[in-house]
Amino acid sequence: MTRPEPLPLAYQMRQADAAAIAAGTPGLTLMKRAGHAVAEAALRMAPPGARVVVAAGPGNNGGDGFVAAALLAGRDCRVTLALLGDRERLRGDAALAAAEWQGQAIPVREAAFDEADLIVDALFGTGLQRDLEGEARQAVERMNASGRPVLAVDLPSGIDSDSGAVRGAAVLAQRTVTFAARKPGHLLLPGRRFAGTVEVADIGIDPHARTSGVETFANSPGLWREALPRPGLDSHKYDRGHTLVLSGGATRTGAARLAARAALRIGSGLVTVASPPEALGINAAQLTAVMLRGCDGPEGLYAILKDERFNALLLGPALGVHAATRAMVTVAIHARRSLLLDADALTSFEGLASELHRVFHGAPAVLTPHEGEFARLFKGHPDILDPPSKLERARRAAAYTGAVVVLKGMDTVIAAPDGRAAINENGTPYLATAGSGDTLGGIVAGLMAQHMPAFEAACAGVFIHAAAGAGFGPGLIAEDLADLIPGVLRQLLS
Ligand SMILES: Nc1ncnc2c1ncn2[C@@H]1O[C@H](COP(=O)(O)OP(=O)(O)O)[C@@H](O)[C@H]1O
Ligand SMILES: [K+]
Repeated sequence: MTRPEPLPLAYQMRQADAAAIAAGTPGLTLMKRAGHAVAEAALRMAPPGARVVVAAGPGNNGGDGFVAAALLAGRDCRVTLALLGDRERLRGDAALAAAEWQGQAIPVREAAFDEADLIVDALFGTGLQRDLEGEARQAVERMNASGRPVLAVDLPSGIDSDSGAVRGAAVLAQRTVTFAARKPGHLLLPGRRFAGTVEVADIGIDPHARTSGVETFANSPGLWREALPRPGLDSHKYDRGHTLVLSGGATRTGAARLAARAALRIGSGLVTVASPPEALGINAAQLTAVMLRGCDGPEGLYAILKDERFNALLLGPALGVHAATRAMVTVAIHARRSLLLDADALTSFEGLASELHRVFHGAPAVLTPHEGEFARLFKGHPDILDPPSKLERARRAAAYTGAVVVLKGMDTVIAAPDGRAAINENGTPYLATAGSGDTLGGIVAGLMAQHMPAFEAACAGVFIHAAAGAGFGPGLIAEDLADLIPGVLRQLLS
């Protein structure tokens, strides 16, 4: 069984590093292992004899660079060590590593990056503190302008380890060798794009060995596979849940049907579309296994929910942005069922997020905004909207509302109110197509109907949706997605 993959924040990485040192491995030993992994990766990119320029910074990232430079020189590479800052000012393990480099260290501004077969970027790693400027920034810009292949040490210099943000400028690398574990900045945009292919080297640090802080994970099946619903031999369809999807008016019914079909495909035992009276005809003409009920506004929804068997609700796609949608959301919240709010259900609360403050605590709820919906919903809440990290924004929104927040995009972040968060990475730009989000909502609601906990359902739903889209590729339309679910499920459940 694959285990969840933790993505430590920079301060957690320092804790894990300190724990390894306290347990008896000297810091210099960790640095030598790191430099060794870098040298091995460099030799796979540029064979012995190659001209390698190692750009080393003033901290331990630079220390890794010195170790790699010495090893590469010993493997017949023609190595130039280009240092940012003064050699005499290196401290601690970095100073010890530099002492083992016999050659000279030229100032980084004199490095001939254009003439390198390979550039090793060891300027900054997890210790980056502020935007790059001056000589550091010029070095990064010259590396990028050279067009030569770059191997980044730990992180592309200029990428923030926790957020993936570019701090002023960042190195565009082909490959990155990181240590002990990937970091959020390797998965979040734009960091993911700058890092290229990421390789994790085990240097004897246990990424779990840390003492505090919330957990961040890569959204891989190890995180939720055990919680995926599997029907038992004697399962009744009602054991597998009954999902209710609210439909929009006569000209806005497709979104609900897309979601409903996805809920059925993911295994919800029954799925019903609740339709305004004027849209019953058009919905009836296009539904078969999915059932249909008339539902006239908030009162209609209240009446339907007297039937306790509807255990998961999906509100939002094409419902319309108005007070009636808000009223339906309120009815749904009070009904205490598993609840998924998307699209118009979120936009109807534009600037009114305070009405959703902590309302979901204690009941499973998932909000699935894209960035635009997120900005509208939390208008007037700079504490939630302003952090540059998508991870942090999703976390704060989840803590504020008490719901699991799925902040969508290429690097979808799923955050739970208790602080757990996952970053998705198996998507495809072909998912950026009308109705794709409606399908995602149906998948997650359908998983919750089958009693999967909200955070796991959201993580699994995002992964399955992305795998379905990525498996299809060019030409994907939202109508395809639901029917691609069984293939993905088959693999996950085998
Ligand atoms: N470039 C991309 N790469 C991967 N996934 C993407 C990309 N753009 C959008 N998606 C995914 O496609 C879905 C689109 O949802 P949404 O924006 O709500 O669209 P719609 O409202 O048309 O259904 C989301 O799951 C989102 O994460
Ligand atoms: K680096």
